[in-house]
Amino acid sequence: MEQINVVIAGPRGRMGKEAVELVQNTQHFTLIGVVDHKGAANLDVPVYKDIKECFESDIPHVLIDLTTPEVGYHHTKTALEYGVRPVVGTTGFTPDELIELTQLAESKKLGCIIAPNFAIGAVLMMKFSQMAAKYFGDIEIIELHHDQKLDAPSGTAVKTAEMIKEVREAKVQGHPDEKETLRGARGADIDGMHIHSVRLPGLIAHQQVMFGAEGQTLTIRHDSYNRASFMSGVKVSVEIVMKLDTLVYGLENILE
Ligand SMILES: NC(=O)C1=CN([C@@H]2O[C@H](COP(=O)(O)OP(=O)(O)OC[C@H]3O[C@@H](n4cnc5c(N)ncnc54)[C@H](OP(=O)(O)O)[C@@H]3O)[C@@H](O)[C@H]2O)C=CC1
Ligand SMILES: O=C(O)C1=N[C@H](C(=O)O)C[C@H](O)C1
Repeated sequence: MEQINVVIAGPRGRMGKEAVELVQNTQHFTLIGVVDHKGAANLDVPVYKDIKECFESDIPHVLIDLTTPEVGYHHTKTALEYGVRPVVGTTGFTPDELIELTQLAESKKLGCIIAPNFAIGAVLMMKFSQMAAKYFGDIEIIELHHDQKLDAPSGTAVKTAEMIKEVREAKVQGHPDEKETLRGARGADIDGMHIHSVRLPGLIAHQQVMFGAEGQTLTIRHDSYNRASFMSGVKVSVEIVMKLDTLVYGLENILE
């Protein structure tokens, strides 16, 4: 199996720590450095404070980014400019940023994977929700996360709504005269679907998609109870990104 050299951005974070462990424990992956803006990572590899400083010194095959929305976008763009394939778990990119990165990957003929959720169960939850949406047009997405999460709604919730939008006829849900007497009571709105974000200590990452029709409801739910649940998706993404020459947004597009 080919050896894949990896740099991880955000190695002290909740996800970054798991990713460091994954890369260090995978025989055909080699961790050649980390990007930590505070230079505080305590690891046996070079610690770079800046992504360009890293790429000027050593060019990995793959950058794994698990940082924050603005930083993740900057890192992904810089990686592509340096000929490095990004595997991005960071959520909160804008639609314009995704379009720009897609075009950049295309022009550089480089693989790039941006996955709002690396957990296989979450990918299935999104796919099953897309299937159900053909039959149930009234949908509420409830995502529940730990209270340190920066972006709301979650990347998974946005992706779920986008996948549902591909198959569901646009419709405004609820009563046509419905009014919020308290702002935000009905959550965010994507194409008439509502998204509700719950943040509580004790939670990790959870989502339920509720469908309603005359006399019945259907609920599809996924729960991540730890961050190891995301790592098999990170591993397969690092392997697959080496074979791609375009940007793929969402693991459902590469899993068979
Ligand atoms: N795709 C998926 O399956 C999953 C995606 N996520 C996403 O991954 C991202 C990270 O989540 P999580 O690990 O929980 O968050 P954390 O806050 O625990 O980790 C983010 C890390 O990035 C670091 N960081 C910030 N700026 C920089 C920078 N310029 N260079 C290098 N490192 C930087 C932070 O350091 P400091 O705090 O010192 O500033 C922190 O250690 C989020 O966007 C989250 O939504 C999370 C789980 C699963
Ligand atoms: O911040 C998190 O924790 C998570 N973020 C991702 C998202 O925004 O969907 C994936 C997962 O839900 C955990």
